Amino acid sequence: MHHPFKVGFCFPKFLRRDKGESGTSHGVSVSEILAVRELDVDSGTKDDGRWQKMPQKSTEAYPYAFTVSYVERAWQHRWRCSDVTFHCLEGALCQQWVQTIREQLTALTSRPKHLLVYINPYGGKQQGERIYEQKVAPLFTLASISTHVIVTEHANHARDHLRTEAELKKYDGVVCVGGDGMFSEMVHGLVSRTQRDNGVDQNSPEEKLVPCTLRIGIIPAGSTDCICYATVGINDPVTSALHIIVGDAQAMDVCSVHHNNTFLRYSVSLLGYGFYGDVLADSERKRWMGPARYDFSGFKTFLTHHYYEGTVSFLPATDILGTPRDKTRCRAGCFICQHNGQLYSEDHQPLFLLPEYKGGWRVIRGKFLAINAASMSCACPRSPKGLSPAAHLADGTTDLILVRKCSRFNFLRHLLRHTSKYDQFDMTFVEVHRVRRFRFTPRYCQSDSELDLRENGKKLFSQICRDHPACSCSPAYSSWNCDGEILPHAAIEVGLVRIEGKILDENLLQSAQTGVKVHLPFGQRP
Ligand SMILES: CCCCCCCCCCCCC/C=C/[C@@H](O)[C@H](COP(=O)(O)O)NC(=O)CCCCC
Ligand SMILES: Nc1ncnc2c1ncn2[C@@H]1O[C@H](COP(=O)(O)OP(=O)(O)O)[C@@H](O)[C@H]1O
Ligand SMILES: [Ca+2]
Repeated sequence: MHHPFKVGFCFPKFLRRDKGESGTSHGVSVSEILAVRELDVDSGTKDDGRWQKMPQKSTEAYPYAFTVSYVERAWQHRWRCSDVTFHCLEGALCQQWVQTIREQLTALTSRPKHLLVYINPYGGKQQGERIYEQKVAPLFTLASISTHVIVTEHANHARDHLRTEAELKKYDGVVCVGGDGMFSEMVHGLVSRTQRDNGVDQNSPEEKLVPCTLRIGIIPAGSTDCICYATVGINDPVTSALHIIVGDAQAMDVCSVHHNNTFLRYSVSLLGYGFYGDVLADSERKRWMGPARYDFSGFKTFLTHHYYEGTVSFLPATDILGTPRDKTRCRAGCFICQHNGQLYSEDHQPLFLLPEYKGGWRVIRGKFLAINAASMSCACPRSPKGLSPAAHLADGTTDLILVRKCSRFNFLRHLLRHTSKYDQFDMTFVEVHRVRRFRFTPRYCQSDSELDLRENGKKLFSQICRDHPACSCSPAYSSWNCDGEILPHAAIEVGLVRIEGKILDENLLQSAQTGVKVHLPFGQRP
């Protein structure tokens, strides 16, 4: 269908022959054209060498032709590259069309021309290189995008290369082929580089960061692929490559995680203590199992049924549009994200400036099976609606989900609801808050020696139940699962990253997107 609001081409004077139709018109929006090339009808080849068999009669009648490759929307958010070939009588007219389309494509400034690509060969089912070579590289070539490809040799290779060596000026964007861990490496590399270049200290939780100018594209080749799935709606390498080519972009919230005023990490999807921390810690030792390690460790962790004691303090986001219990979902062109989550008064003042909206910190003590902060829905193939289905990609908040100690049966009901239409928050032992900041303090302080042991990945004997050292009840600490990376510190402070130029009031925490942009918005583009 031709979209009424988009500049597009209709080809009524041409004879379309690719599907045996004659005299039909075909509308393609310029923003969704990937490439155009002239067809050498006489020799039966296109200029990229691919064959197209033409009936003799039509080549005589219509000796000139060109082919347009464009985005075709398939099922369930999937995009495909389709070709349509147009034939006509006059060579000059044909060339005019090709030239005009090329000019229109060149004028699309949001499209990348040069990309830096990092492939994690060990992510997911270890298919990253094959996926890139077979499914993605041909599309980038078709769209005349030049690439510099680096296959990583060790963990943090991409992060360190981005932080110190990469000549970022040469590129319009960086692309990672891998899972959430690889995306996290991109974010850390780019954000750190930008702050270092601008003299900003990441260790201060209150420091305003300078936004990154480069976008990050994700080609899913990991185990959970939650960041890709939650932004695009599917974890499909071809769909992601096409979104990158057409220059789609989506801003994302980024949380910074600190411990004692020391910066630990950024998080864009899940920060999970208890269940998801324990699943990750156990699954890291079973990487050889591939993505199935999460099912194995998930089941094992469910059976152990450990709970953790501590205090959660949080600053509710009282001045925003939307709640975690909304039935609406964050999609491309989301109204809430366009306004950075901000609610305005009738005279267009941001509500958080009004006294009645100045919320205070809340404190909850207890025994928790899980403490999760979802800065986006965290939808993934295991849970298509995600940990917090109504969370927004770029509203400056994170959804804090507290699952208190309950029976195994009830916890299983809660987990299973992530995979069905039922509300996982509608349970007496679960609460969810949309927050700007939060802190967690475990009931027992972690000693430095315990932290050292955890950081070095050694098994901890001291973490077994402090009250009853001889029993097998819950350990004193879990770890944090930070976008799939383990954080050994139990006590953390988390806040939405603040971006220079987006702060509305110096004295109040008004969070904003980091300026980290991923390609690929979810659903139909506006
Ligand atoms: C008994 C039925 C249990 C069903 C539970 C379903 C709930 C699944 C929610 C999953 C949320 C995932 C949030 C994303 C986390 C990723 O960042 C992280 C790393 O991903 P990757 O780098 O691609 O490997 N993945 C995980 O922590 C896996 C969690 C799986 C839990 C079963
Ligand atoms: N060449 C490499 N060898 C080993 N580990 C790597 C390599 N490149 C990246 N990594 C690390 O692999 C981890 C998992 O990567 P990811 O792409 O998220 O896959 P998965 O989704 O399977 O966890 C990340 O922590 C990343 O830092
Ligand atoms: Ca958010």
